[in-house]
Amino acid sequence: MPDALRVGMAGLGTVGVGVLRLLESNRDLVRARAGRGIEVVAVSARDRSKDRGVDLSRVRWADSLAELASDEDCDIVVELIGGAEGDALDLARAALSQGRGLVTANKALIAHHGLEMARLAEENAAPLKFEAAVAGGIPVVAGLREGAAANAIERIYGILNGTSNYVLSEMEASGADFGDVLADAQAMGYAEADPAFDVDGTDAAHKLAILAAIGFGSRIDFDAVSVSGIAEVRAADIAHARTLGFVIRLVGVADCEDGPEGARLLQRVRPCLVPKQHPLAHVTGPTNAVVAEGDFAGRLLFQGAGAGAGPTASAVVADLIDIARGRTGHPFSLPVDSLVAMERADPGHRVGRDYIRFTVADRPGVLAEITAAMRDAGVSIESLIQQGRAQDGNGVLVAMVTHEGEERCVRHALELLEDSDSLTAAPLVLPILRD
Ligand SMILES: NC(=O)C1=CN([C@@H]2O[C@H](COP(=O)(O)OP(=O)(O)OC[C@H]3O[C@@H](n4cnc5c(N)ncnc54)[C@H](OP(=O)(O)O)[C@@H]3O)[C@@H](O)[C@H]2O)C=CC1
Ligand SMILES: N[C@@H](CCO)C(=O)O
Repeated sequence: MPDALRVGMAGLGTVGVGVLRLLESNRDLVRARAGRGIEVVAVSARDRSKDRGVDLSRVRWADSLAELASDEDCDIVVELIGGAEGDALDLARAALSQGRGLVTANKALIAHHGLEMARLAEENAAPLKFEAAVAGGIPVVAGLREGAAANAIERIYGILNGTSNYVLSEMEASGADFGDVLADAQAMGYAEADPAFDVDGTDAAHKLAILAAIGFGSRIDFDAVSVSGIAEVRAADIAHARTLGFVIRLVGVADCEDGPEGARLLQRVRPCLVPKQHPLAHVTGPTNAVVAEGDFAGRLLFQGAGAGAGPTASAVVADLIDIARGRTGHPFSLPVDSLVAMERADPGHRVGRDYIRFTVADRPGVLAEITAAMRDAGVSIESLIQQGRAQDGNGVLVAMVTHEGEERCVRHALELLEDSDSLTAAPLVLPILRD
């Protein structure tokens, strides 16, 4: 049997320890599938004295990340620190430029610097893999890049953040408070070091940008993702959605549209109303699900645990097995110079339905004012709910669902209401996910 693949691992937190546990407990199986052993020979983290609940006695401790990156005993560096900049970025650059392969679970790093990383990997003939960066244990990077390689991908969408999905589905199931549920998600190791990234949609946006680049063979463009998170979603919205036959999920959507000036890409992460019969409506807790629509394969659904030590370790080790086997390939499905820079699509003419929630003053004529703005902007209302007073006593909630129409019309209606003193808070618009 060939020599073992020697790994230097940075980061011994939730995922790092998960990787060590998996390699220990599935040692023989991993060796058989990899065709050789996979040995962690060196590790690094911030605090050497911390008890991590795993045996590190046979592993060398690297005092610095630079030492790990240039360790001649390591074939591959596994980066499980996190963060788009700083130490993780320095480590990734140093490892790849010295010809050492890089496996990372760091979606922020790949979303912001993926093109540079892929170029460095190419220039130095070093493998670069990041299966764990998207949707934890789900093999969606490999699924898109290899399994669906024969298809033109038209649309990719899905639930890409386990923490926010856990929060929304727990609020829905038990009426629990946002803050309490988020604290549970943190305690279970799902959340990012800064959970704001989970809640505000940034983490899902990182993953969406990566999937779009792979699926559409485009240069990764994180700055083009428009993002809104779940913080504005109230228990009342969840209740309204239920009454109307929907659940609320944070969904990332990347759409490729052909136009006279070439293909354009629209990437958005937003809380959406998902029809109860849609597969994504049944995705609860930290589970993730990704749908990719291929021109020949049709709708492909990838679903599984999107966060947590075991599932994420499974994805990291799958990358190591691929590298051990010599299955590397192009990180974004094409050589870097073949990746196209796609123009951003204007969402204004997109046709869809929306849920709109207004918080309004409790006085006669307010509803007429809102519906007049809708009429003047060409927005047709399908259903409307007005229930009780807002919790803070500051107004009444009025929620409506629109008929299909162009997005720019809803935008225009809200502009017409912008200066109205009948609205006591900014309206919330949640799109309805189309099938
Ligand atoms: N948790 C999850 O479910 C998932 C996480 N990921 C990604 O995996 C990566 C790791 O996440 P996770 O394990 O949860 O994070 P943790 O916060 O649990 O662990 C981070 C580890 O990195 C070490 N570390 C942090 N900064 C430095 C530094 N400057 N130098 C050396 N070591 C450092 C920490 O050291 P010390 O312990 O000494 O403080 C710790 O061991 C992130 O990119 C995350 O986005 C991806 C998918 C799922
Ligand atoms: N914080 C991330 C971890 C997995 O990427 C999530 O909740 O989905």
